[in-house]
Amino acid sequence: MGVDLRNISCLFGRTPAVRDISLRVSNGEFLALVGPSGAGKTTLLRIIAGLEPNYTGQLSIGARDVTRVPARERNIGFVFQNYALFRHMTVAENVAFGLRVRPRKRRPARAAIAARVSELLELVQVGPLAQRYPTQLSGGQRQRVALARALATEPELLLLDEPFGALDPLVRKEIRTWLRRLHERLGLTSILVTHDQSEALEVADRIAVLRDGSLEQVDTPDALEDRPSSLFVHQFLGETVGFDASAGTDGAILSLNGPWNGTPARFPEPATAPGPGPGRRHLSLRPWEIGLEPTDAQGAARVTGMGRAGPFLRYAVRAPDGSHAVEVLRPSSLPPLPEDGGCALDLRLARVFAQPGADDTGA
Ligand SMILES: Nc1ncnc2c1ncn2[C@@H]1O[C@H](COP(=O)(O)OP(=O)(O)OP(=O)(O)O)[C@@H](O)[C@H]1O
Repeated sequence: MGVDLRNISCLFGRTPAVRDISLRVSNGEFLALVGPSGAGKTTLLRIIAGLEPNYTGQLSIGARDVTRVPARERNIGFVFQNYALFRHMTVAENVAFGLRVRPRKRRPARAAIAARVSELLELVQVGPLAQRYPTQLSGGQRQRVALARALATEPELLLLDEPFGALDPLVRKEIRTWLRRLHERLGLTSILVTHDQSEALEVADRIAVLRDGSLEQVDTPDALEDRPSSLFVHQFLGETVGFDASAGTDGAILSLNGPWNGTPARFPEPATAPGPGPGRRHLSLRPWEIGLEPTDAQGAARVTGMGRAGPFLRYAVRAPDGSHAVEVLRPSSLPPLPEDGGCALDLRLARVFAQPGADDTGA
């Protein structure tokens, strides 16, 4: 089922936790909600779940307006990081719980519940563990059981709040790939809150970036990477290297400013600049997007250190006046640059932003 949020706001006392968010999640879509701590991700998820009554705006799930519909009537499955399983119940009893507590009229027969439970346990690959208690499971197994429990009532929408936060990185990577496949197989609509940008980029169809309760940008992972709407989004989604620069009247970048002033460099085409006209700009790149070209030119940057970083060589590159250095990753298949040699910067892949103000310096 799709979800339609219209002008959703939520105040805690005088503090706005969510500010006027409008967003459509399509049927079958996997959306990730990301943003710094306190950005409003959990509050927004709780609003959709019906666990946060104190909000304004309109919320529909499928064709139904659920703005004032209580949580238990929204037919949503939740998995939270700390949504512990019932310790005194076996795995099978935990998964059956949501069906057993239904009013008699809507409760399936005992045999039907048992069949559904074993089907779900197979689905999440913990079939042989049905008679164990939660304390006898690993963290990854517990989260799979939590997911089976959330799916037992055949929800139209699956909400996940940091479901893998407590798992170690390897298990986490495996379980998220598995979750994505499950999402597709069951034709679910899923919304995932995560602190882990790489998790969001890997599993989600689209990512909504929240900042101070507002929606900063919502887009596909590729579009967010290629065309971030702000420096904040670019910095939030990965490591960046930044340079201040000046643009001429046609918007073309003319030179670097500050300690890098005078460094020979190549710049992006004016088309990528934010609007025509002269002014101060900020160029932002991933460390592996910066090209380094050896040069004897006056005022060039200098390579001052080198080390291995996986398939890359990591170079420390110092500004001509020696006051600033940046780290650049270069494929180790390219000929190595001489230490203490001069180099020109190829910055053609930079995203170009208006110079950040005091409140826009990023993640
Ligand atoms: N019950 C509450 N009472 C008062 N303030 C709250 C309450 N719940 C959340 N807040 C505040 O609302 C804002 C958003 O919180 P929320 O938990 O939604 O952020 P988040 O993006 O999920 O953060 P995190 O990544 O740290 O979990 C924060 O400033 C938080 O302190």
